[in-house]
Amino acid sequence: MIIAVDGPAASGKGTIAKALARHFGLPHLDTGLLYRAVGLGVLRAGGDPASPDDALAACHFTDDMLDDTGLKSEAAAKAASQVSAYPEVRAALLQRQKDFAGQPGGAVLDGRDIGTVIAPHADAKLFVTASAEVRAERRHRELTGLGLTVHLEAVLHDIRARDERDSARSAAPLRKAEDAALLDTSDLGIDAAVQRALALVEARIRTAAND
Ligand SMILES: Nc1ncnc2c1ncn2[C@@H]1O[C@H](COP(=O)(O)OP(=O)(O)OP(=O)(O)O)[C@@H](O)[C@H]1O
Ligand SMILES: Nc1ccn([C@@H]2O[C@H](COP(=O)(O)O)[C@@H](O)[C@H]2O)c(=O)n1
Repeated sequence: MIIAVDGPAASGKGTIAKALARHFGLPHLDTGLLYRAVGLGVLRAGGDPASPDDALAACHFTDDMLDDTGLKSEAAAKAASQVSAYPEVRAALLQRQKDFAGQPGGAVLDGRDIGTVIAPHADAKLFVTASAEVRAERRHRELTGLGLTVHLEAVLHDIRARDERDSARSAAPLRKAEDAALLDTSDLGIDAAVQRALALVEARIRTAAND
């Protein structure tokens, strides 16, 4: 079974994807980490995320890069959203994601284009969202909890800028797949959001079984 979970920054899609993976005993891939690894790689090499050549050169990273704590930073997030607009970067990361989705038994993937590009035939698709203000508060709490000094207004500004860049780009923009179930978590705590996601996935699977 393949489950696709998409949505904007800090909407809670990763939390939900992990919980679904645990529930169904499936492997999980946070595809945002791949783009963050490219963005951070560019910054660390002294390159410019606005340069497609610098971005492409950073696409060949090893798996240990995905555990780098620097990936959590807002600098990595911003660079990720810049490099992810280049079709050549998306092409370089495509097969790795498709292979993960296609492994025997299936998988849960979260990102921006899982339901539209990476796994258009996924068994269940969710589009997880929340208001920008709620998402900024959650991300701010997360980053301060990690010991980072960040201002709520700056986090909200970055989230809005990222939403705009991710939605406006021509290569695999952030959008809800037509057959995805919408889940707005603005007024839901983590447990309630996960229960709702589980109910939506189970309903989708039941419907497919009866078709
Ligand atoms: N429903 C919720 N209520 C309150 N906090 C939440 C909820 N869902 C997630 N969180 C918290 O919000 C933060 C962001 O959640 P998460 O990492 O799952 O979002 P994301 O959409 O995967 O983010 P990213 O865009 O970085 O991939 C985390 O600290 C998480 O614990
Ligand atoms: N499938 C994806 C996943 C991510 N991106 C880009 O990476 C940025 C960081 O992603 P997070 O999920 O960690 O927030 C994001 O803003 C996107 O620009 C993507 O393009 N496709």
